Amino acid sequence: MAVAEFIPSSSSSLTKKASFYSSQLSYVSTKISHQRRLSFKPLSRTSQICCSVTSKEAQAPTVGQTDDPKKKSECYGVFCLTYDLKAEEETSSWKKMITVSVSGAAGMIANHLLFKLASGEVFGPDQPIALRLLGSERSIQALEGVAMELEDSLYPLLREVNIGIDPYEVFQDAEWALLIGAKPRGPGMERAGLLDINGQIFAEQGKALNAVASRNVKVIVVGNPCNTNALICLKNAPNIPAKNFHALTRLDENRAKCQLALKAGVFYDKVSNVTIWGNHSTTQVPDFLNAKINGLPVKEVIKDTKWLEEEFTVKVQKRGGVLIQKWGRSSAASTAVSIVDAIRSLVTPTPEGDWFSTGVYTNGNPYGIAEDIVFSMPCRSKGDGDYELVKEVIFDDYLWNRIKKSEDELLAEKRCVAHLTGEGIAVCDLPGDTMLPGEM
Ligand SMILES: NC(=O)C1=CN([C@@H]2O[C@H](COP(=O)(O)OP(=O)(O)OC[C@H]3O[C@@H](n4cnc5c(N)ncnc54)[C@H](OP(=O)(O)O)[C@@H]3O)[C@@H](O)[C@H]2O)C=CC1
Ligand SMILES: O=C([O-])CC(=O)C(=O)O
Repeated sequence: MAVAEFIPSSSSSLTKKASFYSSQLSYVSTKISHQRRLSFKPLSRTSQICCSVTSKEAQAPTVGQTDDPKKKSECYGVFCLTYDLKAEEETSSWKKMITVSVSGAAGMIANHLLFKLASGEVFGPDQPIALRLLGSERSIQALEGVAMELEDSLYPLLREVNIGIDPYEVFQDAEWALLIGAKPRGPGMERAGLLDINGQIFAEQGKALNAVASRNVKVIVVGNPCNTNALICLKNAPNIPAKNFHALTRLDENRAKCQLALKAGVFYDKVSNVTIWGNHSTTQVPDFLNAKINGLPVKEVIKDTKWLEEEFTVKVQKRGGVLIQKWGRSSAASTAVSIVDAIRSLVTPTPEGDWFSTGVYTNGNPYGIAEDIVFSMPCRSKGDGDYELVKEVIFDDYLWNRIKKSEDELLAEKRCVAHLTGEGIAVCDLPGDTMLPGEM
């Protein structure tokens, strides 16, 4: 694997784009050499926000024409124009642009998510954003369609869109990497097979992030099996703090809140302190012991313990599968909403007394969960992109036994991908009764 030489991202990423995109208006890419060092001539940070070095304001983008179609990801269409943000009164107070890379960008979830990112509802109304979209040879046409829809949406905060199929290009300077693309499990495919195929994708993407992303990039892995994919990704990115990698379990938390609200007959904003423990699979543990409704322990509001232990737990674990039966495809809109929730939970302070769930690296956890896996646990954030694990949670036998079952599953998944985490020869002894939420 070729590895790019890392150039610290302290200088403005805007300045870097100047030479990077000098052959503008082409957009198709495949693998290129990652060994070249890009040199960037500093520009005034206030002078250009977009990606072309030569200003082509009046020139229509020539989509599909490129000197070298196998070259690199490029700015797309209207996003190749240059702007002077400081000259526009309404934008002069905006923050420095952030770069968000999204894989699986032509897929269903991304089709909801990208428009939320571009609208400002995720990072705020004064946060300009650059979107870098990763597709594949399979999806490059579709990705172009997505970029066209982004153009036509006229989002003021969306200042740059790039599309490409090389993660070493698309993850360049990423401050957020939302890793959605993964092969869905097909009929007759073993779970071990899925772990291997998708694991390869996340090993490659981990290496790419390690080489070219911001050193403090926050990574949210959505593609399944997301916990183990996140573990593979972080193991392949040793120069990025392991703490920065998340596996998305926020959809499960939202599903659990909805079911508790329904049973208690309250609106779902009255449900708080819900933890999903463990794997994003049918071994996940929606925690009703620590959860609250109107500030009271759930068990004081819902006295039906049999419902909580049996129906509620299974409902949340299998919600994804029931939805697939009805809708014919896996949750996409609600998953996108939960990705927004997951990001917002990291960039805004957690409400006093509450917490949120996210799958994170277990090293140093205060609960006694096995180290060196990615496990969903309760977290709080000051809103700086970082988080701390919540200490004031209680366990009973029911909760702890289920947590252990999910832990066993993740340890088995980890053994199954040892060849992708640099830990030797893979041994696959996955428990037969565990599945993704979408499997029935
Ligand atoms: N964690 C969670 O809560 C949830 C996770 N998910 C997971 O998110 C992922 C994406 O879901 P969704 O957007 O609906 O799926 P889609 O099928 O709509 O898109 C998935 C994308 O994955 C990419 N992909 C990467 N490798 C392959 C491959 N080998 N074969 C086929 N496609 C591949 C494809 O893009 P390209 O060709 O550009 O690479 C495709 O566009 C899935 O893994 C799903 O299980 C879904 C719901 C909830
Ligand atoms: O299993 C799937 O692909 C879908 C999924 O993760 C969910 O709905 O939670």
